[in-house]
Amino acid sequence: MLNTTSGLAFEHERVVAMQAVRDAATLCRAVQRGVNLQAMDKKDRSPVTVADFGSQALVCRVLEEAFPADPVVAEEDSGELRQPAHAESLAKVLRFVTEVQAGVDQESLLRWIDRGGALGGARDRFWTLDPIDGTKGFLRGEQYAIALALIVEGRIEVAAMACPNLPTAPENDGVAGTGSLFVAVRGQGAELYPLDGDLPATPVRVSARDDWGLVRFCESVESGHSAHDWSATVAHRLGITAPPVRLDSQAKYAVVARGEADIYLRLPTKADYREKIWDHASGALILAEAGGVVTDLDGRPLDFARGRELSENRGVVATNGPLHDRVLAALAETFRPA
Ligand SMILES: Nc1ncnc2c1ncn2[C@@H]1O[C@H](COP(=O)(O)OS(=O)(=O)O)[C@@H](OP(=O)(O)O)[C@H]1O
Ligand SMILES: [Mg+2]
Ligand SMILES: [Mg+2]
Ligand SMILES: [Mg+2]
Repeated sequence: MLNTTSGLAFEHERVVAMQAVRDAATLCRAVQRGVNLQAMDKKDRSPVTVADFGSQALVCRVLEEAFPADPVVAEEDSGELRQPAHAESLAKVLRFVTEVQAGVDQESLLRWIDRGGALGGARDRFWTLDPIDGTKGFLRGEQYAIALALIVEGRIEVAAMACPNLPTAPENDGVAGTGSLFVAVRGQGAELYPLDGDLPATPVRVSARDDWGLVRFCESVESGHSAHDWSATVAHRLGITAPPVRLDSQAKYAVVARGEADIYLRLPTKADYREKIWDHASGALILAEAGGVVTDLDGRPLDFARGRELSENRGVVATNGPLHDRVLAALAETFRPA
């Protein structure tokens, strides 16, 4: 996988992944600006929008062109969009995709979306994609991410994550066009590019914070995705006094990776819920390459070789590193899941 020009492993994959999530971010922003946002409900009653479908189509298109043999494990499929009742939504997806990629026809669009139906597992190599992670955040106009990762024999090797509403620096908060693009390759560190323009990257590094009175932790906005009452109990036990920072999507991994927060807790609200690989792969490599540590609640590494879900793990604990073992110990002492 060595690139003969730069000598860096997975260089072509890194560049392609960045282009793919940038295209998708362009579409997501256009949807957010251009339409009265409405969600469709999926079979599990979770929301999906024209931007989720359009983003998945564009990323799968770029991957198909660059790596036609690589399977993709992605969140969405075209089933609902093909229903006559959703013809209007399909037309909208096609319109937004065409704004980024001219000359697309409906059949290609649906085929690209369905390239995401691979099963994953321990096989050689595949990509995993969340076309919009934090759809509820996207609908609220808050944080969301386009999260893409390459997994080879169960190991995450490359990650690219666009966070269109996350400023590259806190002083840009609320300023339009200041989104972030996080990129990591295993063994090469994590970097942050401005999502817009072609400015150079800056290195991403976790905090060294280990004073519990100063520690900040983050968690989901949605209490159905992570148990807020339990995280408050654990935080209290650890001596954390700052209230939790609640933000949507894998942007949580990114804010820990760049030292803005020190802990990300995801505590199961249902005993039988299994995390999806696309909700974690990209963020987990970015944090690990920034010097952080990611495990499940029991201290086990996340196992990305089990298929579409992290079937051998429960919950997620992600930290800057120095805090990790104490957080796991506090969870072991207090957390009694539903
Ligand atoms: N019960 C339950 N437990 C844990 N996680 C769940 C659950 N249900 C859904 N999901 C997944 O949560 C993803 C959204 O991530 P976050 O919770 O971090 O963001 S948010 O606060 O909900 O916006 C969300 O990803 P997207 O669908 O891509 O938005 C879901 O895959
Ligand atoms: Mg979803
Ligand atoms: Mg998701
Ligand atoms: Mg999603």
